[in-house]
Amino acid sequence: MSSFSLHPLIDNGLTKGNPDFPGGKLHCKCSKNPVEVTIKGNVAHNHACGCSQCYKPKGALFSIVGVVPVANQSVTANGDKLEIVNKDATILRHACKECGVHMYGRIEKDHAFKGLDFVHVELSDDKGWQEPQFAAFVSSLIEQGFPPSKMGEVRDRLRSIGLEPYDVLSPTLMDLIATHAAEKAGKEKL
Ligand SMILES: N[C@@H](CCC(=O)N[C@@H](CSCO)C(=O)NCC(=O)O)C(=O)O
Ligand SMILES: [Zn+2]
Ligand SMILES: [Zn+2]
Repeated sequence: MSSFSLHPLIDNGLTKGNPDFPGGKLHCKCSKNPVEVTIKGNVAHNHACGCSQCYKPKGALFSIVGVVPVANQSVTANGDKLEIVNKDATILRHACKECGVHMYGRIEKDHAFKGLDFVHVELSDDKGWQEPQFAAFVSSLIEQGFPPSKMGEVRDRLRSIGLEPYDVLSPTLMDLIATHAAEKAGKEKL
């Protein structure tokens, strides 16, 4: 038995998603008037994120966060309870003022991921969401007070459930960010 929880969705291994999943609803944790977000289709690039800014359930080391096209996401109930957590962040995380859960994160500035919203599928009772594909920002746990001496155990556990640990994003996503930077700088393709 490990002394830490990665995240309740993955502590007992990954549950494979359904490639034909039509979408579903997310709810915040308020028992009265919960915020509801409706998502068309599945999430993509779903991952465990160890960074300090993504929403993590109490006691979990990681967030589970994936992206959907902005056009596929809509707030369908109690949107008046949402507020932006940090207006200076790249990802503007819209959280419920009452329970603190992050319902979606949006990028408004010029960025490789502009046009995508960041969402947490654990907030849904629907089954079939894409399973996490990798673990990102793993070393960021240390910035939040996690002992460096236990990082080997964290990375071993991630690998044992099939999540490759990275200290930034996965190579695919880092390549997208770099491609965007190259285009902005007007670089010719080699
Ligand atoms: N060490 C920092 C890293 C934070 C960070 O850069 N997080 C990424 C990933 S979030 C989802 O994968 C990011 O893109 N952040 C932009 C933002 O959060 O607005 C830390 O731990 O805070
Ligand atoms: Zn709430
Ligand atoms: Zn994050």
